[in-house]
Amino acid sequence: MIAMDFPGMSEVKAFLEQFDKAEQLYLKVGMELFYAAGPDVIKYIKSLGHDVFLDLKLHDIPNTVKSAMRVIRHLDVDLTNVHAAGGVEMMAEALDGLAGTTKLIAVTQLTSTSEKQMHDFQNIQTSLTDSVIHYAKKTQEAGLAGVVCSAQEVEMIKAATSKAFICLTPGIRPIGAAVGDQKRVMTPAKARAIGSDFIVVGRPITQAEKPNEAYSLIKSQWLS
Ligand SMILES: O=c1ccn([C@@H]2O[C@H](COP(=O)(O)O)[C@@H](O)[C@H]2O)c(=O)[nH]1
Repeated sequence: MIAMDFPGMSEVKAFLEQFDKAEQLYLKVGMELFYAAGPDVIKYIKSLGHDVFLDLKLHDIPNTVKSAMRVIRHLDVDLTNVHAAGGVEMMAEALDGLAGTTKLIAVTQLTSTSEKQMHDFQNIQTSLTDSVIHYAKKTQEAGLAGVVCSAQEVEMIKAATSKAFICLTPGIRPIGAAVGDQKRVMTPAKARAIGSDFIVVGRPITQAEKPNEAYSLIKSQWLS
């Protein structure tokens, strides 16, 4: 998946024009783009035949999240998410709001979080891996299809849940790429070998001189 972290529709159009029209993409629309361009950007991307992961990471009281999901279910997205930290009731209500129209997954610990940050800021005094596995099990209990996690945790999550439980992994960096704010990273090839179901790549593609070439290279590393 390509993280479409752009400020508006015109940047999306300019970016997608660089790709072969026949290439079907899986595009992640996050907060920046959705707050700027709204449902129109989803309609546009879907009109080109691409798949959409709407990455809004909802986290609120169960009733509010359910109501938001009732709106999202009409957007024709293929996948969306909440924060597992919102709780099992919130996740179950989110699922209910989607009424089976869209796959739902939950964020465990953001890939920009280190174990030290988790200890100091969230005051969770387990290992980061234990925290991620805890959230993954709670997500499964709530009936969701999988989690957002680092590729570093995929094997342990699948062992604790099931092989079919989706592990979608941002924090992917080809060898030599700038890590930026990501803390728990992995290369595309290693993420595939370890069992990630989807990798999400943003800046290494969107900020590349030739994004379509960067995408093709990462895709070939993922498929190798
Ligand atoms: O734990 C998470 C959850 C979501 N993301 C999102 O993925 C992309 C990653 O972009 P890069 O430029 O490849 O770092 C971005 O949209 C995040 O919001 C994440 O990184 N980690």
